[in-house]
Amino acid sequence: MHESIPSTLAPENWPFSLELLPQPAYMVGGAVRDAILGRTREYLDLDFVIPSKAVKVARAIAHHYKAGFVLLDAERQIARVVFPHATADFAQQEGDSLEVDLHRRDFTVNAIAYNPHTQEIIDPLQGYADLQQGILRMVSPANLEDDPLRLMRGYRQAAQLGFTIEPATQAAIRSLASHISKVAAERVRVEIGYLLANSQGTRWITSAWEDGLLAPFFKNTTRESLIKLAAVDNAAALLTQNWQQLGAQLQEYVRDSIKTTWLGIAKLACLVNPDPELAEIELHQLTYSRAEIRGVTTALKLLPQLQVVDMSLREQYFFFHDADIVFPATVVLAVALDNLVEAMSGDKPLHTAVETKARCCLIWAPLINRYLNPDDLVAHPTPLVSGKELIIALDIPASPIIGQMLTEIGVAQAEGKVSTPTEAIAFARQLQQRTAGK
Ligand SMILES: Nc1ccn([C@@H]2O[C@H](COP(=O)(O)OP(=O)(O)OP(=O)(O)O)[C@@H](O)[C@H]2O)c(=O)n1
Repeated sequence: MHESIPSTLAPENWPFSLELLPQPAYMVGGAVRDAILGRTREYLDLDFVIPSKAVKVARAIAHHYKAGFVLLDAERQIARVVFPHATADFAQQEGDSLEVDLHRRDFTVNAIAYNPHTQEIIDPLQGYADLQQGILRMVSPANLEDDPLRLMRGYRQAAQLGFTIEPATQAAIRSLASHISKVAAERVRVEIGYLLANSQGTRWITSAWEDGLLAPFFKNTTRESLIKLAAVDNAAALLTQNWQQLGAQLQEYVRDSIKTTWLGIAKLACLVNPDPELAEIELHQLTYSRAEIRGVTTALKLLPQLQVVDMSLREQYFFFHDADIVFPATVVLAVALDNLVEAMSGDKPLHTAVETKARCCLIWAPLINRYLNPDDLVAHPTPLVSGKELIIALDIPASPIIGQMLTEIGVAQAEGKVSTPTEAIAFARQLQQRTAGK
């Protein structure tokens, strides 16, 4: 018996009217699971199972609300209706009954149905009891094998729900691990993305690697990569404690359309080949976007520069120019790896939190403070003159030399040698004379 039906399942909270759903129709999947858990979903995505004509129902609802309609799978009769702030998927029931359909799903907690017409919970696999205990239990090993992405979904959902994986389920996952290589890289990447974004993700990525799920995709991930991953989590916490704004930037998405945060980029950099060129090939094969690949490779390329204690202003100027928006990811990686390199290079223990904090202040604080100060001319130079102005003032033709002069003016400005447009032009003139004299 289930104590009460959570109000979040109520049709009043749906983006469409219950009257448009035929009888019977069932709500299933993550929305039911999360409602029972009292877990709020960032984005409302509802899944319905309908015994027949699921696509027709979806089309009618989309038409009624002038919402978007996407036919996801014509053969299996699955369609999506896209509302401004929610989506609803309608799928034809698999098999002869709802019970058969539920028995074909991945985990018991995802195999609970809710009949909105009768307000009844249908739970043939005792998913409700597993939800109460925080356990992810497979429906069957055969179901995991049917769609091997489910192997990875287990770790991702355990992280997101704060659950444990029931031992027999984990053993089955381990023995079926080789099947993961049949899954399209893109689907695996999405699951890894959720794990990298989750505060419990590192623990579960580690389990997934130990259980053989990562190797076919992340060929360069080793035990050391996972230690680095944990170090990045710690470094992010330390940096956030001292520079809230930097912490907030680490949580920002690389782009609005790409749901990977800068912290995720730093973590991804731990899992791939540390050579930026090889990492690029690897990430490309894993179907990462250009922005994500650029983030990871930039961080890896610039990392050695952040390990130098005394960077000249000139070096800092070029560093900030190259790092640009990848600075937060690069610095969190540098803090994390510095801690590890020291630890791995001798019998020294890991730095204590206090020592790391002290090193942070010495090596990176000046750079972080510059980066966070929008008026800092080293990190955020504001051009004193444009290329066009130089061409006119020096009476020279457009050529790559103009770009070089602008860069040198920027460096001179960072070093405090020039601070007005007139001084900048005079400085450029000197450069011109020096070059002509050679
Ligand atoms: N590979 C998959 C994907 C999905 N499902 C089933 O389809 C439901 C809906 O899938 P999806 O929307 O992808 O995931 P959710 O479980 O809803 O969870 P989340 O929103 O957290 O991804 C799942 O609950 C599960 O019952 C499955 O059995 N196997």
